[in-house]
Formats: sequence, C-alpha cells, structure tokens
Amino acid sequence: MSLLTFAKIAWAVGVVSWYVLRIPFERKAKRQRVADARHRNLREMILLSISTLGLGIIPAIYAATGFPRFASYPPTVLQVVAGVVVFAGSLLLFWRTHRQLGKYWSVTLEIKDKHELITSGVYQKVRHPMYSAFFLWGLAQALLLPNFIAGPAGLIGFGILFFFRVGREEQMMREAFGAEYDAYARRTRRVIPGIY
Ligand SMILES: C[S@@+](CC[C@H](N)C(=O)[O-])C[C@H]1O[C@@H](n2cnc3c(N)ncnc32)[C@H](O)[C@@H]1O
Repeated sequence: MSLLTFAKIAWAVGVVSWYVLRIPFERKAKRQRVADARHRNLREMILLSISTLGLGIIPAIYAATGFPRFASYPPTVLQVVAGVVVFAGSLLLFWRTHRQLGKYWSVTLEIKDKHELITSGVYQKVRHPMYSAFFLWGLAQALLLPNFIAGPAGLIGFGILFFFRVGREEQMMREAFGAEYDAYARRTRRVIPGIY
C-alpha cells in the first residue's frame, strides 16, 4: 500500500470513528426537551453546511478521485504520522467533551430544559473544547491529505463556522446563565488553554 493510500484511509477511519462515536450522545441529547431554540436559524444551517463542505465533502471527493489533481503533492512519512496522532487526539477530546456535555449537547445553538453550565474537566480551562477538537481534526486533515485545496479545506470551513458562531453562542450562554457565565468567561480562554 502506498503512503498516500494509507494517509487517505487514515483520514476516512478518523471521520467514520467521529461519526460512530457521536451516535449514542446524539440519541441522548435528542431526548432532552429544548427550552430556547431562537438561535437555531438559516444562518446556523448555512454555517454548518460550509463546515461540512470543508471537513467532509471536499476531502471525500479528493480521497475518492484525486480531484483537484493539480493541487496535489507527495506526502512525507513524518507528515502522515503527525496526522494520525493529531486525529487520535481530536477523537479523544471529542469523546471527553461529549461525555461531559451529555444531554446539554446540540449540533446547533440551543438551551435545553433545566440546562446546567459545565465548567469542570475539559471545560475547566477553555469554554469551547469541542471546537478545539474540530480544529485538531482540521489540522489532521491538512496533514493527512497532501493537496493544497482538500487539505486546508477543513480548517477553513470549520474556521468560518467558528468565527461567525462563537460570539453568538457566548451571548446565548450569557443570557441563560448571567453572572455565572461572566465569571466562567473571565477565568477561561476560548479554544487554546492560556492563549486564545
Ligand atoms: C456544539 S455544542 C459545543 C459546545 C462548546 N462550544 C464546545 O466547544 O465544547 C453547542 C451547545 O453546547 C451548549 N454548551 C456550550 N457550552 C456549554 C457549557 N459550558 N455547559 C453546558 N452547555 C454548553 C450550548 O447549549 C450549545 O448549544
């Protein structure tokens, strides 16, 4: 098997693992009644579509067909090994964030019935560890797919979702939790502990 084929398979295994890992949490979260869905709107759907394009559709087309071929370059062993390690770290972080958010998790922005603010564990130092995990996934994609378009598409697609969503998510949390969220925001960063 060539290094390129191995890298593409590693990327696909990572994506499928993420999908499978999420199934039980998705079921659990769906059972919880939604108290505030004001922020679940067309803008959110467009942002989610852009993210899916970058993290799923563009790399899947590249992995299956090699398109766009002109933007491809030969991968190195170090790059592929780093990609596998980063994807594994991303999946571990996903699992931990899902376990901690539990029934309060949602794909879009919403507040559940009797929603509680989680501030411990992976939520102790950063307010958006699940988004940190998505950025790690994007980085793993850039390392595993040696193509100047399909590789960075995940970081760009998810980056657009993140930067247009994060302020609104924090505003929604502030409205729901008031001073408790303000205090939490003061002692944490968004996605990188101690930095941002
Ligand atoms: C896709 S999840 C992402 C959560 C968080 N931004 C993260 O990156 O870990 C979005 C939902 O999680 C919920 N949420 C976000 N931060 C939370 C927290 N610290 N405690 C409880 N629920 C939270 C919000 O209700 C939001 O609709």
